[in-house]
Amino acid sequence: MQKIVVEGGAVLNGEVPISGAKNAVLPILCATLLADEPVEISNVPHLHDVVTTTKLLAGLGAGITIDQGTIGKGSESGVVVDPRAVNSHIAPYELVKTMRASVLVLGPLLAKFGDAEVSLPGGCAIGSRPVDLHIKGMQALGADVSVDHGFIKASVNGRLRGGRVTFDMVSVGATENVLMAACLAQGESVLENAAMEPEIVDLADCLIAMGAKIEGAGNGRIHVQGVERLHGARHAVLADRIEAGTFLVAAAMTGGRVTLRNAHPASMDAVLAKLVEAGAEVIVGGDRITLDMHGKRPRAVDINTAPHPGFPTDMQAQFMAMNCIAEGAGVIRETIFENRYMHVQELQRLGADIKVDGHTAIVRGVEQLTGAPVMATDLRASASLILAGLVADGETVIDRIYHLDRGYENIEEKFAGLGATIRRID
Ligand SMILES: CC(=O)N[C@H]1[C@@H](OP(=O)(O)OP(=O)(O)OC[C@H]2O[C@@H](n3ccc(=O)[nH]c3=O)[C@H](O)[C@@H]2O)O[C@H](CO)[C@@H](O)[C@@H]1O
Ligand SMILES: C=C(OP(=O)(O)O)C(=O)O
Repeated sequence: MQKIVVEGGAVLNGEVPISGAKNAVLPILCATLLADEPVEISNVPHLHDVVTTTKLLAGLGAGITIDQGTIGKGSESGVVVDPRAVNSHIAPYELVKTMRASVLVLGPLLAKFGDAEVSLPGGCAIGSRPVDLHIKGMQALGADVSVDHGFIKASVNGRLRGGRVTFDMVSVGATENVLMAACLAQGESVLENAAMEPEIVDLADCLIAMGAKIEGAGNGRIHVQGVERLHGARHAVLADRIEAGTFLVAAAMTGGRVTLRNAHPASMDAVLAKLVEAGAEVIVGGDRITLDMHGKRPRAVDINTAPHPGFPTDMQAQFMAMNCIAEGAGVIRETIFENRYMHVQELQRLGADIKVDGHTAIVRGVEQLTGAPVMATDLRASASLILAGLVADGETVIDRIYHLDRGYENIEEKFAGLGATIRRID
């Protein structure tokens, strides 16, 4: 199994390109199923989750063309999905279990073909993550849905019909699934208490380019006027705000100066504000963000995770790593996932002072962490261990890094380009 080895002590300096967002490209790839023609997606990050999604689409019968020459090398990386030959409506357990976002084929398959069978994704390290809101949403659009032998089985006689869907709680995935389904439903749908994440806006932009009639994406209420068919389109995926935030935290922790290219600062207000609170100078211009720490140690910050525009849960572990070496103490409250403190034990192996009480973690900064062997437990936990390793004394060896490859493109090359001593070993 591969591991990442980080030698602490380097001050990060330089420029790093930001890739397309995992959480935007996955729903967009699923949305291509709704079209009657090929859809061309660019700025596709080279991630394990993207490979899984293309396998899933290919298994349904879609034609997939990957621009092998350029994928992973920046804005020219592309995937074309041709949904015309789709002949299976079943998303099997073998793929869904490795990537929860697979459940996002439910809405498109149901709306386009009238039936879908999608394996239940099951829980994962960060929480139980049920899909009841996805199911209720499909039912509100007129689908018959049952859960049988671990599969969600959904069908509709003819087309889905538009309806009012009020989500009990804010869910990114349920909003995306229902939004996609509503695009081909008969009549108008209104999604209330919808998630407002930038990735929802990016998905809506892609659907609109395919001919969908959507208003209000990015707000809590989204209106969709269903259309009979969607056509082919071209869409460039939004920049990854979580990858961007991870590099900025790395710069802050090491006292360095890092400039992000191809970033999307407008989607990062909560994270940028916390970095300024931690003592960083943050300069934003166009698609570039520069963070300069001027060699200082960061100050600890308090964090409450919340749906967008609140502080993203996907940045919680990285800010915890920063608080571990910051001046003072910070209180972190994780409100989205019930078990998203798996990184705490591993950070403690490096000498971090963290006390967890339920959903709250109190982190007291220490002068120096010490390198140690640690284990990645989920995607962002893995990132937090790299960050801690960058400032620890000596070598940190991170095991189970397959989590990292789900969501970060060329992470060790990008960190090495900023001056980090980091390598992948078998
Ligand atoms: C691929 C993708 O975009 N993943 C992101 C997405 O995950 P995902 O879409 O799975 O997250 P949700 O927004 O749906 O989950 C938020 C909360 O709602 C709960 N819930 C959700 C659906 C449901 O039917 N019932 C229910 O109770 C979840 O268990 C969780 O506690 O948003 C999360 C919250 O910003 C991010 O951490 C993930 O990176
Ligand atoms: C939790 C995450 O992703 P997913 O929903 O794909 O598991 C994440 O990106 O941090």
